[in-house]
Amino acid sequence: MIEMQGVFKKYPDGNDALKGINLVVDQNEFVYIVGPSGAGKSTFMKLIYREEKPTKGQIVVNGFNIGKLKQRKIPYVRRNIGVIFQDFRLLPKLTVAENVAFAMEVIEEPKKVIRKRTNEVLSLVRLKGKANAYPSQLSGGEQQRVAIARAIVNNPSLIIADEPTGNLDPETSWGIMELLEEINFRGTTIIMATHNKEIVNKMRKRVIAIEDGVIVRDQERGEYGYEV
Ligand SMILES: Nc1ncnc2c1ncn2[C@@H]1O[C@H](COP(=O)(O)OP(=O)(O)OP(=O)(O)O)[C@@H](O)[C@H]1O
Repeated sequence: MIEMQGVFKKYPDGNDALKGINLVVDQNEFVYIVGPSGAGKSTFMKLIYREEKPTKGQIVVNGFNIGKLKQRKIPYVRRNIGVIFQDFRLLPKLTVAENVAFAMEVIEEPKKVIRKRTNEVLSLVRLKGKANAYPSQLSGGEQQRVAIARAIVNNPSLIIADEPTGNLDPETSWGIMELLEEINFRGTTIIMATHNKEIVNKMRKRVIAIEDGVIVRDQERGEYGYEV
Protein backbone atom coordinates (compact mmCIF):
# COMPACT_ATOMS: atom_id res chain seq x y z
CA MET A 1 0.00 0.00 0.00
CA ILE A 2 2.99 2.31 0.58
CA GLU A 3 6.23 1.91 -1.30
CA MET A 4 9.19 4.29 -1.16
CA GLN A 5 12.25 3.94 -3.34
CA GLY A 6 15.30 6.13 -2.94
CA VAL A 7 13.29 8.99 -1.43
CA PHE A 8 15.10 12.25 -0.67
CA LYS A 9 13.68 15.49 0.69
CA LYS A 10 15.66 18.70 0.64
CA TYR A 11 13.76 21.77 1.84
CA PRO A 12 14.16 24.98 -0.17
CA ASP A 13 16.48 26.43 2.49
CA GLY A 14 18.88 23.54 1.90
CA ASN A 15 17.94 21.32 4.85
CA ASP A 16 18.35 17.65 3.92
CA ALA A 17 15.46 16.12 5.89
CA LEU A 18 15.43 12.68 4.21
CA LYS A 19 18.39 11.07 2.48
CA GLY A 20 17.42 7.86 0.71
CA ILE A 21 14.39 6.12 2.24
CA ASN A 22 13.36 2.67 0.98
CA LEU A 23 10.45 0.80 2.49
CA VAL A 24 7.26 -1.13 1.95
CA VAL A 25 4.26 -0.98 4.28
CA ASP A 26 1.50 -3.51 3.64
CA GLN A 27 -2.24 -3.07 4.10
CA ASN A 28 -3.31 -3.44 7.74
CA GLU A 29 0.14 -2.97 9.29
CA PHE A 30 0.63 -0.86 12.41
CA VAL A 31 3.97 0.94 12.20
CA TYR A 32 5.70 3.18 14.73
CA ILE A 33 8.14 5.78 13.42
CA VAL A 34 10.68 6.68 16.11
CA GLY A 35 13.89 8.69 16.22
CA PRO A 36 15.46 11.80 17.71
CA SER A 37 14.03 15.27 17.28
CA GLY A 38 14.77 16.62 13.81
CA ALA A 39 15.47 13.13 12.40
CA GLY A 40 12.91 13.50 9.62
CA LYS A 41 9.84 11.72 11.03
CA SER A 42 7.31 14.48 10.31
CA THR A 43 8.79 15.03 6.86
CA PHE A 44 8.42 11.30 6.16
CA MET A 45 4.75 11.47 7.18
CA LYS A 46 4.11 14.65 5.17
CA LEU A 47 5.40 12.98 2.02
CA ILE A 48 2.86 10.18 2.40
CA TYR A 49 -0.18 12.48 2.49
CA ARG A 50 1.42 14.77 -0.07
CA GLU A 51 1.81 17.79 2.17
CA GLU A 52 5.38 17.86 0.82
CA LYS A 53 6.84 16.49 -2.41
CA PRO A 54 10.00 14.38 -2.56
CA THR A 55 13.02 15.99 -4.21
CA LYS A 56 14.11 12.61 -5.56
CA GLY A 57 12.81 9.05 -5.59
CA GLN A 58 9.42 7.42 -5.90
CA ILE A 59 6.51 7.16 -3.45
CA VAL A 60 3.52 5.01 -4.31
CA VAL A 61 0.48 5.18 -2.01
CA ASN A 62 -2.58 3.07 -2.84
CA GLY A 63 -1.34 2.76 -6.42
CA PHE A 64 -0.80 6.52 -6.91
CA ASN A 65 2.67 7.84 -7.67
CA ILE A 66 2.50 10.60 -5.08
CA GLY A 67 5.45 12.69 -6.25
CA LYS A 68 4.12 12.96 -9.80
CA LEU A 69 0.51 13.54 -8.84
CA LYS A 70 -1.37 16.31 -10.69
CA GLN A 71 -2.71 19.00 -8.35
CA ARG A 72 -6.33 18.10 -9.17
CA LYS A 73 -5.77 14.44 -8.24
CA ILE A 74 -4.50 15.25 -4.72
CA PRO A 75 -7.99 15.24 -3.12
CA TYR A 76 -8.60 11.68 -4.40
CA VAL A 77 -5.49 10.43 -2.65
CA ARG A 78 -6.12 12.42 0.55
CA ARG A 79 -9.68 11.08 0.77
CA ASN A 80 -8.20 7.69 1.47
CA ILE A 81 -5.84 8.94 4.18
CA GLY A 82 -6.88 10.13 7.63
CA VAL A 83 -4.41 12.43 9.38
CA ILE A 84 -4.14 13.00 13.14
CA PHE A 85 -1.86 15.63 14.74
CA GLN A 86 -0.46 16.28 18.18
CA ASP A 87 -2.43 19.54 18.45
CA PHE A 88 -5.80 18.07 17.29
CA ARG A 89 -6.50 20.86 14.75
CA LEU A 90 -10.28 20.96 15.18
CA LEU A 91 -12.30 23.87 13.81
CA PRO A 92 -13.12 25.93 16.94
CA LYS A 93 -16.36 27.45 15.69
CA LEU A 94 -17.90 24.12 14.73
CA THR A 95 -19.43 21.62 17.14
CA VAL A 96 -18.04 18.11 17.56
CA ALA A 97 -20.60 16.67 15.14
CA GLU A 98 -19.98 19.51 12.66
CA ASN A 99 -16.22 18.98 12.78
CA VAL A 100 -16.72 15.33 11.87
CA ALA A 101 -19.44 16.01 9.29
CA PHE A 102 -17.30 18.66 7.61
CA ALA A 103 -14.88 16.02 6.31
CA MET A 104 -17.80 14.36 4.52
CA GLU A 105 -19.37 17.60 3.29
CA VAL A 106 -16.23 18.52 1.38
CA ILE A 107 -16.58 15.33 -0.64
CA GLU A 108 -20.29 16.04 -1.12
CA GLU A 109 -21.78 13.00 0.57
CA PRO A 110 -25.61 13.10 0.83
CA LYS A 111 -26.95 14.67 4.06
CA LYS A 112 -28.53 11.41 5.22
CA VAL A 113 -25.27 9.50 4.84
CA ILE A 114 -23.43 12.28 6.70
CA ARG A 115 -25.82 12.17 9.66
CA LYS A 116 -25.69 8.39 9.95
CA ARG A 117 -21.95 8.06 9.58
CA THR A 118 -21.24 10.96 11.99
CA ASN A 119 -23.31 9.17 14.64
CA GLU A 120 -21.51 5.91 13.94
CA VAL A 121 -18.00 7.31 14.34
CA LEU A 122 -18.91 9.40 17.38
CA SER A 123 -20.19 6.18 19.01
CA LEU A 124 -16.98 4.42 18.10
CA VAL A 125 -14.89 7.10 19.83
CA ARG A 126 -17.43 7.18 22.68
CA LEU A 127 -18.39 10.82 22.25
CA LYS A 128 -22.04 10.66 21.22
CA GLY A 129 -23.01 12.62 24.32
CA LYS A 130 -20.74 15.51 23.25
CA ALA A 131 -21.99 15.86 19.69
CA ASN A 132 -23.20 19.43 20.25
CA ALA A 133 -20.27 20.64 22.34
CA TYR A 134 -17.55 22.93 20.98
CA PRO A 135 -13.88 21.85 21.02
CA SER A 136 -13.03 24.39 23.74
CA GLN A 137 -15.51 22.64 26.04
CA LEU A 138 -13.68 19.31 25.75
CA SER A 139 -10.63 17.82 27.45
CA GLY A 140 -7.49 17.15 25.38
CA GLY A 141 -8.28 13.43 25.18
CA GLU A 142 -11.82 14.15 24.02
CA GLN A 143 -10.56 16.59 21.40
CA GLN A 144 -8.17 13.96 20.09
CA ARG A 145 -11.03 11.45 19.91
CA VAL A 146 -12.98 13.95 17.79
CA ALA A 147 -9.92 14.30 15.55
CA ILE A 148 -9.80 10.50 15.23
CA ALA A 149 -13.52 10.38 14.40
CA ARG A 150 -12.92 13.00 11.71
CA ALA A 151 -9.94 11.05 10.37
CA ILE A 152 -11.89 7.81 9.97
CA VAL A 153 -15.25 9.16 8.86
CA ASN A 154 -14.57 8.61 5.15
CA ASN A 155 -13.32 5.06 5.77
CA PRO A 156 -9.69 5.69 4.80
CA SER A 157 -7.42 2.73 4.16
CA LEU A 158 -4.57 4.55 5.93
CA ILE A 159 -4.19 6.70 9.05
CA ILE A 160 -1.15 8.91 9.54
CA ALA A 161 -0.77 9.96 13.18
CA ASP A 162 2.02 12.43 13.99
CA GLU A 163 2.61 12.26 17.76
CA PRO A 164 -1.09 11.80 18.54
CA THR A 165 -0.45 11.43 22.29
CA GLY A 166 2.14 14.22 22.51
CA ASN A 167 -0.19 16.61 24.38
CA LEU A 168 -1.94 14.03 26.53
CA ASP A 169 -1.34 12.55 29.97
CA PRO A 170 -0.38 8.85 30.16
CA GLU A 171 -3.82 7.50 31.02
CA THR A 172 -5.55 9.49 28.27
CA SER A 173 -2.82 8.38 25.87
CA TRP A 174 -3.65 4.74 26.52
CA GLY A 175 -7.29 5.42 25.67
CA ILE A 176 -6.21 6.91 22.36
CA MET A 177 -3.95 3.92 21.66
CA GLU A 178 -6.77 1.46 22.36
CA LEU A 179 -8.87 3.34 19.86
CA LEU A 180 -6.14 3.28 17.22
CA GLU A 181 -5.65 -0.44 17.82
CA GLU A 182 -9.33 -1.05 17.31
CA ILE A 183 -9.30 0.96 14.08
CA ASN A 184 -6.27 -1.05 12.91
CA PHE A 185 -8.06 -4.28 13.87
CA ARG A 186 -10.95 -3.24 11.62
CA GLY A 187 -8.56 -3.14 8.66
CA THR A 188 -6.97 0.33 8.52
CA THR A 189 -3.20 0.69 8.15
CA ILE A 190 -1.72 2.98 10.81
CA ILE A 191 1.58 4.84 10.68
CA MET A 192 2.34 6.69 13.89
CA ALA A 193 5.34 8.87 14.73
CA THR A 194 5.95 8.99 18.46
CA HIS A 195 8.40 9.81 21.25
CA ASN A 196 6.39 7.71 23.71
CA LYS A 197 8.67 4.90 24.85
CA GLU A 198 6.09 3.20 27.12
CA ILE A 199 3.52 2.89 24.35
CA VAL A 200 5.98 1.51 21.78
CA ASN A 201 7.46 -0.99 24.22
CA LYS A 202 4.11 -2.22 25.44
CA MET A 203 2.26 -2.46 22.14
CA ARG A 204 4.98 -4.32 20.23
CA LYS A 205 4.35 -3.45 16.60
CA ARG A 206 6.69 -2.85 13.68
CA VAL A 207 9.17 -0.13 14.63
CA ILE A 208 11.04 1.96 12.04
CA ALA A 209 13.75 4.23 13.44
CA ILE A 210 14.81 7.26 11.41
CA GLU A 211 18.02 9.10 12.27
CA ASP A 212 19.45 11.98 10.32
CA GLY A 213 17.17 11.29 7.36
CA VAL A 214 17.78 7.56 6.95
CA ILE A 215 16.16 4.37 8.27
CA VAL A 216 18.56 2.87 10.79
CA ARG A 217 16.31 0.11 12.12
CA ASP A 218 13.19 -1.75 10.95
CA GLN A 219 11.96 -4.40 13.37
CA GLU A 220 8.85 -6.54 13.69
CA ARG A 221 7.47 -6.36 17.24
CA GLY A 222 10.20 -3.85 17.96
CA GLU A 223 11.16 -1.62 20.86
CA TYR A 224 11.50 2.14 21.23
CA GLY A 225 15.25 1.80 21.65
CA TYR A 226 16.13 5.28 22.92
CA GLU A 227 16.47 6.64 26.43
CA VAL A 228 14.03 9.47 27.09
N1 LIG B 1 9.48 23.41 6.21
C1 LIG B 1 10.76 23.19 6.47
N2 LIG B 1 11.73 23.95 5.91
C2 LIG B 1 13.04 23.74 6.14
N3 LIG B 1 13.52 22.75 6.94
C3 LIG B 1 12.60 21.96 7.52
C4 LIG B 1 11.19 22.13 7.33
N4 LIG B 1 10.54 21.18 8.06
C5 LIG B 1 11.49 20.46 8.67
N5 LIG B 1 12.72 20.91 8.36
C6 LIG B 1 14.02 20.36 8.79
O1 LIG B 1 14.08 19.01 8.37
C7 LIG B 1 14.66 18.20 9.36
C8 LIG B 1 13.67 17.11 9.77
O2 LIG B 1 12.54 17.70 10.42
P1 LIG B 1 11.27 16.88 10.85
O3 LIG B 1 10.24 17.85 11.35
O4 LIG B 1 10.86 15.95 9.76
O5 LIG B 1 11.86 16.04 12.09
P2 LIG B 1 11.14 15.15 13.19
O6 LIG B 1 11.87 13.88 13.26
O7 LIG B 1 9.68 15.08 12.91
O8 LIG B 1 11.38 15.98 14.53
P3 LIG B 1 10.50 16.07 15.88
O9 LIG B 1 10.61 14.74 16.56
O10 LIG B 1 11.17 17.16 16.65
O11 LIG B 1 9.09 16.41 15.47
C9 LIG B 1 15.06 19.13 10.51
O12 LIG B 1 16.40 19.49 10.33
C10 LIG B 1 14.14 20.33 10.30
O13 LIG B 1 14.75 21.50 10.80
